[in-house]
Amino acid sequence: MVANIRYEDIVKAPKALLHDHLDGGLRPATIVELAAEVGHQLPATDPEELGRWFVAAADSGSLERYLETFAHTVAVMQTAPALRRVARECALDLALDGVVYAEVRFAPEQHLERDLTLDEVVEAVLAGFAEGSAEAAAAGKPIRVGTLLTAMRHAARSQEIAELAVRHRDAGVVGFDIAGAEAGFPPTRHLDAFEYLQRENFHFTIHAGEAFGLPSIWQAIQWCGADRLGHGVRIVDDISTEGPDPVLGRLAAYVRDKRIPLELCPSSNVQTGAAPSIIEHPIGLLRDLRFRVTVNTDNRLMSGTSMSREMALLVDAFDYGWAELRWFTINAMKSAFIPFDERLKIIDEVIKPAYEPLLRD
Ligand SMILES: O=c1[nH]cnc2c1ncn2[C@H]1C[C@H](O)[C@@H](CO)O1
Ligand SMILES: [Zn+2]
Repeated sequence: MVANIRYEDIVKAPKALLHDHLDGGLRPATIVELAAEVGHQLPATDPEELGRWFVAAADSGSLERYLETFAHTVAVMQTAPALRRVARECALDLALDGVVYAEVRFAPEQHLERDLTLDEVVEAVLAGFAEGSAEAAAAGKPIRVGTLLTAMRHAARSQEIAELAVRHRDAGVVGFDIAGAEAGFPPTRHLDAFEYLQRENFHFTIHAGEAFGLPSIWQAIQWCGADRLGHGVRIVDDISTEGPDPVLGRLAAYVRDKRIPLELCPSSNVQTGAAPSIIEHPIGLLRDLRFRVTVNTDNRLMSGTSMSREMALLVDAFDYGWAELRWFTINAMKSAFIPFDERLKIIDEVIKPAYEPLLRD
């Protein structure tokens, strides 16, 4: 699969992940078990077949249809034990893939179909991440997992979710996000929540510039004050490549000048139609222009992917080597929502020492 780098070495190398959805990363076998417990009807009950179903169903070229597949994961995440289980497995799966730092997001408002309160939902997930991280560390694969709470952009609970995030900030919630269908639901609908978070000195990212273009990115940054862009891939619409050198428009220049991190998710973008293929993905141009590019999984289940696989796809498509993989990893770590000294410690004590021998080879 990979020309100049072995896949198992990518798995071993430390990686940092900023954009991964908890409800987009369940193990198919877990979905089958949990669905049987609650009587939820699945499109397939054989785990392998179910895994293939998710990838195929999400492969539609439309974000709206991609999002429909989440009905089957959200349906089995409605009790504290189920939430705890999927969070534990998420931490373990990421750690086994060599991810040393991850920010995992989910929307608490989607897990209230039974009798849980918003706070109970968050507590169950945090307990699962703590459990999975402890097990991973014991197995020699330490990982730090930070939680982001997402509000759904078509709904009207963002202020409540923002307050929920701040309430749990000292227990592992490190940021806030909005997600869901982008077209027709601009981020400015949630301005109150973003202004509240700013007054609380809290961090947030916004899904913007995925299914909808520059106006969404502009609002996310200049109206809402987003620290990072979830995807943000459409920023290329503000870069002209017609002449001998690329020319940046004012918004693209602002994003680059301010070092605003782009949480790029290559496979997910191909599935939703935001990019035509991996090889044509704007990540190549954005990296060449030295935007603050990070590589992410988005939804491991729907894309049949992992952090190592996303890196390997880029190695293949763009002929990247360890220097680029290290750059993506350090970019992500610099852009994390945990405190500066903790970010630096992971860069200096985990990432740099591990990449040093790889760069020498
Ligand atoms: O790539 C995405 N764009 C917009 N919304 C998304 C994406 N991936 C997942 N979501 C939605 C579906 C999930 O149920 C929700 C919370 O994780 O976030
Ligand atoms: Zn996403």
